[in-house]
Amino acid sequence: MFSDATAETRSVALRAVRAAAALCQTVQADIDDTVATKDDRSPVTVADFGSQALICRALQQAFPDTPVIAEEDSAMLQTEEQAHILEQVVARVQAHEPAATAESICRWIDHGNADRYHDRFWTLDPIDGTKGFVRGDQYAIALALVEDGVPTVAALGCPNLPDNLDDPTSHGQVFVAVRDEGAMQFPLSDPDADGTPIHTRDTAQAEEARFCDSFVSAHSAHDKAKEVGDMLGISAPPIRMDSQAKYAIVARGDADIYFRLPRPGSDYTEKIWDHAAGRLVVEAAGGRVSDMHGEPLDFTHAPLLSENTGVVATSGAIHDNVIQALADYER
Ligand SMILES: Nc1ncnc2c1ncn2[C@@H]1O[C@H](COP(=O)(O)O)[C@@H](OP(=O)(O)O)[C@H]1O
Ligand SMILES: [Mg+2]
Ligand SMILES: [Mg+2]
Ligand SMILES: [Mg+2]
Repeated sequence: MFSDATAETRSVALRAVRAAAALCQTVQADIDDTVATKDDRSPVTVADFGSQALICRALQQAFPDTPVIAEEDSAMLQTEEQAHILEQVVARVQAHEPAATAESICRWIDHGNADRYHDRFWTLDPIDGTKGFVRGDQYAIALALVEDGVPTVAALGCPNLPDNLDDPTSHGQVFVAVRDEGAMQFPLSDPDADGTPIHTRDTAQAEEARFCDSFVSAHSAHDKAKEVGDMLGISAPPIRMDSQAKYAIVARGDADIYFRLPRPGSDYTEKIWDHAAGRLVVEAAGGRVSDMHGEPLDFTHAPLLSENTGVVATSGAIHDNVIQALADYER
């Protein structure tokens, strides 16, 4: 399905995300005492730092000249107060990179601290949905290559996502997408397994849609999504889920719409790493992604999506209807 042009990029990204997912799974199995609080009061864990260290290390080795814009940095790890977190990060990363030291790990993490737009860069969320991760729910490892402002290659690991939402027993997928070429899912449990192509649902009538939004109500206006869903005639209850796993379930047809609508009075600006990989996975699978006004997501103001308000992803054919309903709602 994928052309040879992106073979090395895809394989480095896929391998790095698989290693990071394995690290996250071992930390999540034993989550106590691995969580710290950032200056903005949001949680960060040993696994966020470990995942960023492993992926940035792999990217730096394979593509030394391509900047990386990632969520975390090593500053708080280097404080005395968080020495116990650094110690655990070192132990977790050494399981994958035996020669790693505290110094090299902090350097790898900070390889992800390019802070402005470039014509070609990687963007990484080492754990998206940290609150879900800590709760034992959904989270994602989200990596995308952005070229000329558009995501072109993505690897999105979803270690807790069931293969089938109605059967939570088997889970763990990594989604790989290439712009204009398609999207596939690979089981995380078997690195040798072939991928399966994924497609959005061919829902033509909005009332048949299922929509998803954030589990955390502070991240997205639940009541607004529900009311717009009502206007569209949607009767199915919303799927509330953490992380870019929401993009993945739209991409493979478990849901038709992902609403991320700002709460009234919110001055939060969305970050590129929360959307770059997910957007590409949905678009390559046949869906559409825009902000809530129908404008394309603009990654040229990295690290912020400062030109956009909210995000809407859909299975495709219903996108214009959904954007129209949002405009009618706002009126
Ligand atoms: N007030 C807010 N509004 C919208 N998104 C927010 C927010 N505060 C934090 N976030 C973002 O919401 C992401 C999680 O999204 P979701 O609710 O879909 O799981 C967080 O990613 P991290 O968990 O990587 O920090 C964070 O970037
Ligand atoms: Mg995030
Ligand atoms: Mg994160
Ligand atoms: Mg965070």
